[in-house]
Amino acid sequence: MAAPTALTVNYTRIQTLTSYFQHCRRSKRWINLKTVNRRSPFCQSLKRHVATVVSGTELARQIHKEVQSDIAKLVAQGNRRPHLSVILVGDDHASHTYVRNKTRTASLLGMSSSTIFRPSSVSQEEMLELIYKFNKDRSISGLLVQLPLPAHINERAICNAVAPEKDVDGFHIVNIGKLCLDQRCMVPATAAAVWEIIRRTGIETVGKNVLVVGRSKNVGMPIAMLLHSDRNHERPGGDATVIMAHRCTPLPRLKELASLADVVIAAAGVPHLITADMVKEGAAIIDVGINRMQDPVTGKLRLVGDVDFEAVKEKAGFITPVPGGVGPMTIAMVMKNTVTAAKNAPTY
Ligand SMILES: Nc1nc(=O)c2c([nH]1)NC[C@@H]1CN(c3ccc(C(=O)N[C@@H](CCC(=O)O)C(=O)O)cc3)C=[N+]21
Ligand SMILES: [Mg+2]
Repeated sequence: MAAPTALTVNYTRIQTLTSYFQHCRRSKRWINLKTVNRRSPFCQSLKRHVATVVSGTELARQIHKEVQSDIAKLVAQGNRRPHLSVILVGDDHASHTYVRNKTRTASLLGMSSSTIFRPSSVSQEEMLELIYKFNKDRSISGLLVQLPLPAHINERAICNAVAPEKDVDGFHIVNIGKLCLDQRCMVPATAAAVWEIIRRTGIETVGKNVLVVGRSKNVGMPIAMLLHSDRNHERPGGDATVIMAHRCTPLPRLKELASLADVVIAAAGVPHLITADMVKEGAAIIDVGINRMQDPVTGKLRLVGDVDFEAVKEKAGFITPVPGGVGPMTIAMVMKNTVTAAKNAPTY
């Protein structure tokens, strides 16, 4: 039988000396940190319980209330009611679901909205003309073109056609540039959603290790941009040590990086990529993945994230579910961006 192992400090629960003293005071026992037997009752009591499941639906409700009262105030002051216009191309089922979610939420919050449908055969020229018309229309506060677009349309050209001050997606090159320079801008909704989940849950980022898995321009990149940047800049950042992993990161390396991370943001679009063996005990796990998979038992399509939720929940400190995590918060942040656009709109 192996000799009792000397344990310095179990950092999963006891993260600071202060919390060690608090623990000792509560449990009315003091221990020599250098000589604890791993099998002692004290160590048993250090075992973590399952993660706090962070409800994006609940947090979104909070933001809805704030946005709703902002809208009511704007209108009471005699301003135009904020209006969100969405351009939806083609008949992708998921895109239709997301757009319906956005317009339904808009009306719940007292915002008006409209969706312009075009077939996937629409020309880029027609798209651009629509956008120019909406840019000039003073009754429209926010305008977004649902992505992805058909292959014959240049997405970059479309995103750059939207007036930056109406660009509630934050996809215009000027808004992306400002984001990268830590200037105030329209922050892409998914990145803003992750930021708000972290802030409102009280997850610390300053000096922490954050691993962003996925480097898409609309999701991974802006999330990494927010979290690594300086908290004292015009657009405050998270002051974290951010590492980005992507499809070229070897799996053993991903595991190594994840085991060091205090916060993991999974945005790779790979079901169950993040498994329990990878994550550090007590880490915060934010699942941005939305993968539609056929349930082997019922045969129905089921929404799953990039995280093996059931297993990782047993080890993490915080975890967001899919559905009901980042998704509803993304919608809430589009609403918030639209009200911001309405507030900044000229009043003439
Ligand atoms: N121009 C543009 N802006 C976007 O913001 C944008 C986009 N294009 N293209 C696609 C992605 C994805 N996205 C989501 C929004 C809501 C949910 C959402 O509501 N999810 C629910 C489940 C919804 C369901 O059942 O499918 C949830 O996670 O609980 C998910 C994903 C916005 N996007
Ligand atoms: Mg979700």
